[in-house]
Amino acid sequence: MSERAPVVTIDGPSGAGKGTISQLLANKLGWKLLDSGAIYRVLALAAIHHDVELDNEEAITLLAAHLDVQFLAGAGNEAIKVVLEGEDVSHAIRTQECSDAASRVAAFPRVREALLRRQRAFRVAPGLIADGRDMGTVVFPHAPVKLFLTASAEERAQRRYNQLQDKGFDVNIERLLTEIQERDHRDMNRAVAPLVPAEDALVIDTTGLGIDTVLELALRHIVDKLSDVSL
Ligand SMILES: Nc1ncnc2c1ncn2[C@@H]1O[C@H](COP(=O)(O)OP(=O)(O)O)[C@@H](O)[C@H]1O
Ligand SMILES: Nc1ccn([C@@H]2O[C@H](COP(=O)(O)OP(=O)(O)O)[C@@H](O)[C@H]2O)c(=O)n1
Repeated sequence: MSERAPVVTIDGPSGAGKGTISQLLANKLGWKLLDSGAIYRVLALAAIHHDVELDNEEAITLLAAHLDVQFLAGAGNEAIKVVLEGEDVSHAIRTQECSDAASRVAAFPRVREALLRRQRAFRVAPGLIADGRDMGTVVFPHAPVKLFLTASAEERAQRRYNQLQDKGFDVNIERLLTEIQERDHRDMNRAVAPLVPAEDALVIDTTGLGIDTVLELALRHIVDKLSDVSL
């Protein structure tokens, strides 16, 4: 049953709007949500907490295999709570340090392999919205609907700046832009599961598009592809 649950994959670079659109789609369709980036972020945080060197692939892979993380659904539209070893780390995983560390540990092939099953287990009826970098290419290559969101690096940095400021983080726009560009470069050029649109993905450049417009385009594509989804 769960093997047949439909998956909509949403990949793309940082700040493209994946998380926002994924959450809205999951709410609208009543489907489960996988924030795969949060798994890499939690892994990076666990490494920092346990003093594991971020360049030690073997130790990070071991940590990945035993990662004690829970994603607790909030009530109604409340955000999902991320719990690492019993501690609520929803806020802590969003720092710039953690974003950078996440993309470093995510470059290790064995780490990615160790996290595959955990991600695929999110596929349950009535359906899954999977947000990440390799959802449509590696984790769910047979997903019936694939989207790839992107936007100019400048616009993505500005969005992230506004978002982090709203959350009370002390941020610098130039540093943010540099970090986003470095992370894009690392994510796009790694040997395994690089950030690239799946061949059968609909690519949406969201530069200058509002969230409502992107949501509308995404929904239209889903309805076109899945005959049993109507809105
Ligand atoms: N199309 C858009 N136009 C303007 N702001 C957007 C758009 N999409 C997302 N945002 C905002 O940009 C920030 C980053 O979006 P997010 O969904 O977290 O991106 P991603 O998951 O791709 O990194 C959020 O504050 C979100 O509200
Ligand atoms: N499926 C995924 C998701 C994230 N990641 C890595 O995890 C990092 C953080 O992902 P994220 O989706 O939380 O990042 P943002 O788009 O929110 O900035 C990315 O820069 C990637 O290096 C990945 O390699 N594969």
